[in-house]
This record gives sequence, C-alpha cells and structure tokens, in this order.
Amino acid sequence: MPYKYFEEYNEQVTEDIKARYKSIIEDLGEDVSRDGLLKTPERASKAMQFLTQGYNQDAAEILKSAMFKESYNEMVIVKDIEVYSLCEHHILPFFGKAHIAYIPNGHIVGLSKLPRIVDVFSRRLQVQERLTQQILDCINDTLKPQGVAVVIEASHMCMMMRGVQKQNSVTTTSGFRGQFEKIETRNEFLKLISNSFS
Ligand SMILES: Nc1nc2c(ncn2[C@@H]2O[C@H](COP(=O)(O)OP(=O)(O)OP(=O)(O)O)[C@@H](O)[C@H]2O)c(=O)[nH]1
Ligand SMILES: [Zn+2]
Repeated sequence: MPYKYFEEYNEQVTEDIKARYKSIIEDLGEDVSRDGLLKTPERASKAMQFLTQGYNQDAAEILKSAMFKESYNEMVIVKDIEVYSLCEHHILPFFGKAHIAYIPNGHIVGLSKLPRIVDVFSRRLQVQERLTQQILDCINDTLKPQGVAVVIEASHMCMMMRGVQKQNSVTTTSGFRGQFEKIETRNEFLKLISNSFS
C-alpha cells in the first residue's frame, strides 16, 4: 500500500484550535466577527495543522518505501531542498535550504524521499540543530549507508521581524556520519554544494 502523506483534518482538533485562535484574535483587540476575520480562526487552525503534520508521519517508513538494491558506491547529493519550519521558541517560521549526501552501502533510496523526510521533520516545532540531527539519524539508521551528510542554511523570522531584528544573518548547521567524518570526503561534499552558499 502506498505511504499516506497527509491525513484529512481532524474535525475535533480543527474546532478546538479554531476556538483558541478566536480568543487570541480577540485578546489582540480585533473584532473577530468582521468580514475579513470571520473565517480566520478556522483557516489558521488548518494552516497550523498543516505546518505541524510531521508529528503524524513516519520518516523511516517513507525511506523504507523506496529503497532499491544497487551497487553504486559513489556520493549521491540532493542539494537546495527548500526547508520551511517553525521555531519552537516563538512559533515563527525559519526557512532556507537543506543539502543531503549519502554514499550507498548496497541500497539506494528514491531521490524524492530525501525532500520528503526533510518535510516530515520540518513540519514540527523545531530548532535547526535538532532538525539537522533528525534527518541525519533517520537516513543513517534506515538506509545504513557508508556515510551521510546534512547541511542546513536558514533564516529565522524570530531574529528578523522581532527581537534582535537582523535581516541578513543566516544560520548554518551540519552533521556528518561514517565516510563523511573523513576530511577529504567531507570537503568533496562541501565543495560540491558550495555554489549554493550565497
Ligand atoms: N539554537 C537555536 N536557537 C534558536 C532557534 N530558533 C530560535 N532560537 C533562539 O531561541 C532563543 C530564545 O531565547 P529567549 O531569550 O528565551 O527568548 P527571547 O527573549 O525572545 O530572545 P530574543 O530573540 O533574543 O529577543 C533566541 O535566542 C532565539 O534566537 C534555533 O533553531 N536554534
Ligand atoms: Zn524563534
């Protein structure tokens, strides 16, 4: 059976979150009954459920659903994967790019599954460090490659729109396992993704 990616919105959860958004909007001093805001609590409830759907998804199952026996022994890189997540401290977006590489060990994985697991872990309340680690661990534990590397570059709205208000800072996190712990392999990967860095 194909893996199911997004469940229907749960009616009860939608109603519960909607009621809470309604009172938050009122607490902010707005008139929730005016035309433009009438459906906002429900829209916001559904948007938030969409943005946190990763809690209900199993990244390892997604990888397992498309692993193929293959003797290819070189580096496979999928770079510039869009990341949209929510920082767990302020529930504001952070967004950027993920770059993933692995060296197969008897099995390759369907390429689209790498962006899919980025989404599974991004669509939660996150910190960039844990997001990086979870992607890395999932590939390492499921595919059991000779090595895996993950780099994420992201901008955090909580540092841009509020707080320290820095518009141009980019945070880079990375993790390396197996063959990528060797400096030459790691450098080859970093060189191959380097034109992605602005
Ligand atoms: N390490 C890490 N920190 C993050 C991430 N996203 C947001 N933060 C930080 O979480 C921290 C929370 O710090 P607090 O001092 O409790 O919150 P705050 O008073 O709103 O801090 P400011 O943002 O400095 O105004 C801030 O420094 C944020 O920049 C992330 O992905 N990783
Ligand atoms: Zn934040």
